[in-house]
Amino acid sequence: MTDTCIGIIGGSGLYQIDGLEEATWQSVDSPWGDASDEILTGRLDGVRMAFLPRHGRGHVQSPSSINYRANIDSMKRLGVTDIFSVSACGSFREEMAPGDFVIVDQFIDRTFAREKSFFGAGCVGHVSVAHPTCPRLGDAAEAAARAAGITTHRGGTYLAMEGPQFSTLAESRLYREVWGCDVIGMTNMPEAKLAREAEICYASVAMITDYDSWHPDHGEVDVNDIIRTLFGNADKARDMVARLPSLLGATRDACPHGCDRALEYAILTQPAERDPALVAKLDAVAGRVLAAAG
Ligand SMILES: CSC[C@H]1O[C@H](OP(=O)(O)O)[C@H](O)[C@@H]1O
Ligand SMILES: Nc1ncnc2[nH]cnc12
Repeated sequence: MTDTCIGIIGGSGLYQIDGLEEATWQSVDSPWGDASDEILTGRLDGVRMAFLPRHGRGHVQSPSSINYRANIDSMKRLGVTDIFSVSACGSFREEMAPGDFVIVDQFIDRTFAREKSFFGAGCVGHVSVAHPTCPRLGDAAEAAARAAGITTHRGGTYLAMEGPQFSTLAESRLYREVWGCDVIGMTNMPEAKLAREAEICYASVAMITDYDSWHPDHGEVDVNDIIRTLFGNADKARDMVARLPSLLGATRDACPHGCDRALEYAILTQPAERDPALVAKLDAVAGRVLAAAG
């Protein structure tokens, strides 16, 4: 048994959460650079919580300028065991309507201008992301969202695009009709991959704000419409988040899906050949396995 620490990464429209006891904005020193903002830590129903606004307070980071490695590393340094990512998304499905939440379970990663791994030359590591989200956290997110009265869809494929421009009509149709994607956003990759490398369970909750540009009755996606939907969504998201601690509890067993042991056989570089500088930067993310190797 270890202590649970729930990390919330808040996307567009979700820049703070309410009701934390002992709430403090903490700055975390990370060897991977600056996180998007300080992290709000505290307790909710006796469970440790850590909230990070993905774009920073005041929405200063774009999807491509976010330092995803620093964000995940900082959460790991604070002891976060379970991350719920909450994101504004476009929908490719009529029935996944603006205002609904989708518990995402798969991704197609079309991003290309981001650092995507903690590993590299001098310490090569390969983790599986065949199942990039944790079903245990998916269960909690679904239960919390339904209890908050939110129309919730379980399961969906998230197309991660680079942005910042929205998709062309041809891209929107390709993702929907040919690739079978359900929602689209700009931030959950490489976030989900990095959480797996850091052995943190990860769930993604898509708050639907629009129908992207494919829907014949809705015209093209527009930030004004998105913002309007976002305000309602953010209140729902805060209600959902408030219900998570009592569902997960203050202590946890090992993840039944193995998310917290993802690095067990991942690192290929022989101990004698490892770059000491990179190994030092990996102290939080991979310290569990690197320290054991000596
Ligand atoms: C506000 S429209 C586009 C913007 O919203 C999403 O952000 P997040 O995933 O952090 O909620 C999308 O990915 C874009 O960054
Ligand atoms: N249609 C869309 N495409 C990409 N990111 C989004 N975030 C919210 N709506 C989006």
